[in-house]
Amino acid sequence: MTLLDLRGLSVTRRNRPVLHGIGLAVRAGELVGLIGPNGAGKSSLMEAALGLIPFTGTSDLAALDPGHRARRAAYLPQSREIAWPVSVEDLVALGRIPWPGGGRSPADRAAIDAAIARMGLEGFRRRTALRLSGGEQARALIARALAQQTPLLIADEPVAGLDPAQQLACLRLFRALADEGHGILASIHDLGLAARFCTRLVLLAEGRVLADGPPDQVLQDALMRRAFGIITRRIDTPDGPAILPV
Ligand SMILES: Nc1ncnc2c1ncn2[C@@H]1O[C@H](COP(=O)(O)OP(=O)(O)OP(=O)(O)O)[C@@H](O)[C@H]1O
Repeated sequence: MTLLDLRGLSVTRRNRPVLHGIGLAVRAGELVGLIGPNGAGKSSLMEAALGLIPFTGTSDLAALDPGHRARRAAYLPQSREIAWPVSVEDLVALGRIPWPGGGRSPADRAAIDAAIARMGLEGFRRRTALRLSGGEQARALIARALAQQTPLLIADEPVAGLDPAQQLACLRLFRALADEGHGILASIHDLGLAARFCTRLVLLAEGRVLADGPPDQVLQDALMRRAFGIITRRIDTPDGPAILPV
């Protein structure tokens, strides 16, 4: 089942074209890693797909009315802003706004508890979210997105600011969600983590899709040189490949 379908999607920001005719689909069961250099247009692509910024072309998600959209896709923005001094539990409960129940129905409680447990935040639930460390706040915001219980998750650099163990835990969780039938589009700068956990990679450079396919196919030397201007070394380990920029 296709959960996101972008066709000919173009974005102009401050009179400068930043995305050029992007075609991209995310299906149930896929963890799609969006990789590419700084400024390639990854965040713009996600924002346009969600209908948060103007674009030309089509996004089936952006075409939905806001209620349907919020029940189709949860979004973890790159900026980890928490506006009010709410508890972690109340922050996570905000993910239930699109659903009937107002955050207080048994289904809401179950979704909130499950999201808190999946992000290992049980010990933080009564803490004020603004007074957590940056990485703990990031995990609380991921939990908010999980509580939304949408088929699609769009996550902009979800592992930024997380320690190595939490990065692994987060991507393991995302892969488990994909294996359970969710579709996930996540931008990610760590090519090794992208190679290990993603079912598919989309390489974006200068606002265009340079490659879209299985990680091995996308992480080729020539494409890495072209997109990032780097040479990479691949080390195969029993836990999957490690990709080192050298
Ligand atoms: N609010 C904005 N107004 C004007 N231009 C913007 C805005 N946000 C981003 N841009 C420009 O759009 C281009 C794409 O930026 P975008 O944030 O989508 O890239 P990115 O691939 O997500 O980068 P990064 O890896 O650094 O997060 C960049 O040239 C950037 O300067």
